[in-house]
Amino acid sequence: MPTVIVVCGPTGSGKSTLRARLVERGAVGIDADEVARAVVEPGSEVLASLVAAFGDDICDNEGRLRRDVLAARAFGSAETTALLGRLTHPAIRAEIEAQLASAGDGDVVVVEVPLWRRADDWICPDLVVWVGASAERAGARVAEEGRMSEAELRQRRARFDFEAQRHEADLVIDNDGGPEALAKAADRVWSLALAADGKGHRRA
Ligand SMILES: CC(C)(COP(=O)(O)OP(=O)(O)OC[C@H]1O[C@@H](n2cnc3c(N)ncnc32)[C@H](O)[C@@H]1O)[C@@H](O)C(=O)NCCC(=O)NCCS
Ligand SMILES: Nc1ncnc2c1ncn2[C@@H]1O[C@H](COP(=O)(O)OP(=O)(O)OP(=O)(O)O)[C@@H](O)[C@H]1O
Repeated sequence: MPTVIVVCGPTGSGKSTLRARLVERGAVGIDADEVARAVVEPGSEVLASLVAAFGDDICDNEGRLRRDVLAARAFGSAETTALLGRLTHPAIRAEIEAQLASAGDGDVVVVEVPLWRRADDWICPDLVVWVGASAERAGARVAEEGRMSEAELRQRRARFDFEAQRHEADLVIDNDGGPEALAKAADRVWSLALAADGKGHRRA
C-alpha cells in the first residue's frame, strides 16, 4: 500500500509549492487541477455534458473550453455549482483513483486537491494537510506572478468553505512565512508520512 497525503487549502495558499517540496523528498505528485483540465479536453465526454448543460458558447471555435465563461455561468448559484461538480467530479475522481491504484507499495503519494472534504468519501488518505496563507499574503504572491489580482483571489476563496476543511485536517500549515519555513513544514509532513507507512485512516 502507498502512503497517501492529501494537500488541500485555499487558492494561492502554497499547495503546489508544498507538493513540489514533497516530490523533491521522494513523493509521487498528483495535481487534481491538472486532472480536472485533462478531463475537459476537446472531444471528451465530460466537455460534451458541460456543453449540454451550460450552452454551446462555453467552447471557442476550436472546441476548447472557455474556462472563464463556464466559471461565470456555473458559480452563479449553488445549484449550478453543484451541477458542475456532478458533471466533472466523477471523471476527475476516477482518474485520480486510477493513478493511486498504480502507485507501488512503500510509495508516498501527495495529492493536491483544493476542494477535498472528508465527507466526500473518496481517496481515504493517511494524512490530510491543510495549507493556509492570509488573503493579503497569497494575493500579493499571485498578483506578483501575474496570475490574478488580490480581488479575484478573494472572490475564488469565497466559493468554498475552506474553514471547515481546515478543521478536518490532521496538520495545518501556516504559510505566511518564507520559503525556508515552508521547507521545514515539508520536512515535518515527510516524517509524518514515513511514520504513517500506509497504515493511516484508509479503509482496507
Ligand atoms: C469552472 C472551471 C473550468 C473554471 O476554471 P478556472 O481556471 O477559471 O478556475 P479554477 O479551476 O482555478 O478554479 C478556481 C477556484 O474556484 C473554486 N472552485 C472550482 N471548482 C469549484 C466547485 N465545483 N465548487 C466550488 N468552488 C470551486 C476553487 O476555489 C478553485 O480553486 C473550473 O473551476 C472547473 O473545471 N471546475 C470543476 C472541476 C473542479 O471542481 N475543479 C476543482 C479542483 S478538482
Ligand atoms: N512560503 C512561501 N514564500 C514565498 N512565496 C511562496 C511561499 N509559498 C508559496 N509561495 C508563492 O505563492 C504563490 C502561490 O503558491 P502556490 O501556487 O503553491 O499556491 P496554490 O495553493 O497551489 O495555488 P492554487 O490554489 O492557485 O493552485 C506562488 O508564486 C508561490 O511561489
